[in-house]
Formats: sequence, C-alpha cells, structure tokens
Amino acid sequence: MKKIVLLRHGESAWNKENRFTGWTDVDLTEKGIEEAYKAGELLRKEGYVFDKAYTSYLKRAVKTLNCVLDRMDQDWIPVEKSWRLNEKHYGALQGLNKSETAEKYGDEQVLIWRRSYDVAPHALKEDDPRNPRFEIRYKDVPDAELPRTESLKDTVERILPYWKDVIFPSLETADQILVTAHGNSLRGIIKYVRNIPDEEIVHLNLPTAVPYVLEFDDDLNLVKDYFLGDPEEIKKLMEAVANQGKKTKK
Ligand SMILES: O=C(O)[C@@H](CO)OP(=O)(O)O
Repeated sequence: MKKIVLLRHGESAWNKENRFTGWTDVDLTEKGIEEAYKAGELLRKEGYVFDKAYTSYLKRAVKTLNCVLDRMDQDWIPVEKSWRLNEKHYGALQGLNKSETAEKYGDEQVLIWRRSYDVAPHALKEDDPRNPRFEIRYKDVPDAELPRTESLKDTVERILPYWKDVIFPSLETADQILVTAHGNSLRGIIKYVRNIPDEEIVHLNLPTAVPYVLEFDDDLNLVKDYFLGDPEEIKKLMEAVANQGKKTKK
C-alpha cells in the first residue's frame, strides 16, 4: 500500500492571535513546535518511513516538517519546497483578527471568505507592501501567477500542476511521502483527491499538526483516507478551527 501523509503545520503566532495569515510568513509558537514533535512521535510509532517530503515556502510549514523529521530520525530524506504549496492567499484580510472581522461583516460573510470554494477576499493593491511581487523568495515566479488574493478554487488551480506533475508521480518510485503545508492548501488537495463537491468543502476544517493519511493501491487509486489519532479529540479540534471565524471567539 502506498501512502501520502498530509500534515498541516503546528500552531502559528497568528493562529494564536486568531488573525488571517495566508502568505504572511509567521513563525510557530512554542505550542506549535510541541504539536509538530508530537506528530513526528505518532508517525514514528506507526512505523512510517518516508522516501521524500514536500513543503511550502512558508516557515510554519518548513519548521513543522523539520520537527517531524527530527523526531522520526529521518532528517536526511530529500525535501522539496514549492511556493505552490503555500496557504490560500487571504488578500486584504491578511493581518486582521477573524472575530473582529466577523463583528464587522457578520459570521456568514466570514464563513464565505474562509470556507467557500469560489469567493475570494478583496485583493491587495499593487503597491501594498504585502504584495508577493515585492518578495525575493518569489522572484522566479511569473508575476501573472503571483496572487493578490485567492478563493480556494484559485488555490487548487495553482497547486494542481505541482500535485499532478511532481508529488503524485513520485509515488511510482516511492512508497511513503509526506506533504507538510497549510489548512486551505491541504483542503484543496483533499477536495481534488476525494472529489468533494464545491458546496461540501465548506465543512472541512483541518486541525494543526494532525496527520491525514491517503492510501493508494498499486494502480495508484485512492482506497482509504483518515486522520491519525483519537477521533473524539480530532472532532473537537476541527470544531475549534471552524469557530475561529465567529464573533464570539476572542
Ligand atoms: O489564516 C489563515 O491563513 C488560515 C489558516 O490558519 O485560516 P483559516 O482557517 O481562517 O482559513
């Protein structure tokens, strides 16, 4: 059985402050580092031996991967980073507190911005210092491909070439692959792989640092997918993520 493990990064500074993050390069908190080590411990106990890992250009994902591999004593495996695995770009919402945004625009609107498939938040202006075109790390990405905001649909469209051409074909020679990325970039991958309808993807909330396993048969058909860990605890964590966009959450 071939496996791809998807892992959202551990808690970041802006997860803790409940701010829209997107492409902002915030670090892990102490708790986030602990969560990442815990995920590594779980994967080690379950006997995972990864052939290769993929991650984004954002340090919360990169550092989570490093903690996981450290705990598994698999620091040596090849790692490839791609901007295409970055979080959904949250446009002008980046930096704003999610509950305060819900106070201002309502829970419904925030849910649409956070979880709908094809609605994007307002775009960053061309001269906004947060515009990715000013960042050296994206210097090799054609400007037309650099987002100023994204819907999940846009995110899926920029991830898919990388998934189809690089990550998925690597299963032909590898048995176990780890992808460490972000809540929405991974929702996009799961939506594609499981063929989840647009209106149902609203309900999927990925908790931080809980491994999600995709199992494939020898013909690379998906046969099983599941979270690793205690289902009751994971359910609570998923609900907590959903509630981050509500007025009552401070
Ligand atoms: O702010 C973000 O970039 C994401 C992930 O933390 O948040 P949300 O869960 O609101 O999509």
